[in-house]
Amino acid sequence: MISFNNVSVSFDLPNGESRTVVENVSMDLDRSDMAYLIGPTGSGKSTLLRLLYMDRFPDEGVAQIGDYRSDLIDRSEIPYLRRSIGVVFQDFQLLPDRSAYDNVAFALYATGKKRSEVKSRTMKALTRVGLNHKRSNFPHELSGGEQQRVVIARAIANDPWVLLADEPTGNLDPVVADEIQELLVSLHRQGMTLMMATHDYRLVKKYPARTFALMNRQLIEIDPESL
Ligand SMILES: Nc1ncnc2c1ncn2[C@@H]1O[C@H](COP(=O)(O)OP(=O)(O)OP(=O)(O)O)[C@@H](O)[C@H]1O
Repeated sequence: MISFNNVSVSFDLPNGESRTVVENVSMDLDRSDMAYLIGPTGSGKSTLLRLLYMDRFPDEGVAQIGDYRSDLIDRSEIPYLRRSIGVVFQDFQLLPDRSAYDNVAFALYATGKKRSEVKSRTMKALTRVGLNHKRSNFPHELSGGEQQRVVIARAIANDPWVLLADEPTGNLDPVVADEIQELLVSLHRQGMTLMMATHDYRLVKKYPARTFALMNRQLIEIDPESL
């Protein structure tokens, strides 16, 4: 379960004023949902995702992901929260001097897993994204779509119940974007809750799901067919 309950977020500007990005927004996602977050550049899509992995806290209201609530969480719990969810960003953020395998394994070692478990989870995650055969390749030897598959493998290696994705297809051409979207949809069908920020209305129409639009500081659920 994911929810925003009357959430407002403002940022302080260098001139001493503050800018409200979202104001009193609310939404609820069920465990079985897939949802898009759409809106113009600067409307606050990344900010809402950041509230969910608690990289930032609401000024008003409550953000909740699973059992973790922004108003009740202790700072020491945040690493556990982040281990329970998967996160994918637009810029690939792969370690350039590590193979695809090591990029995924590295994230698992960081959570304190044993070598044998790291190996089995890494192989499973790379297989799920269709990239096990390229596990020894370095990022520069992989296409943009393949690099994004490694990022997704890294995000799902810990078997999270939910995947948060911020413009996961943003740097990819339409054919490759479709392939990545099909992978995300298949992960959702296999049981993962999916919440994804995107600019790409073409993808939203082609792979329809619950759609929330951010505009003028408000969040409303819309019919993806209306885009
Ligand atoms: N740490 C920060 N300090 C000040 N302003 C910020 C900060 N983070 C975000 N903002 C501002 O908040 C607004 C919303 O940013 P956000 O990145 O959430 O938008 P977005 O919808 O994800 O945009 P894009 O589609 O371009 O990624 C923007 O005007 C941005 O400049």
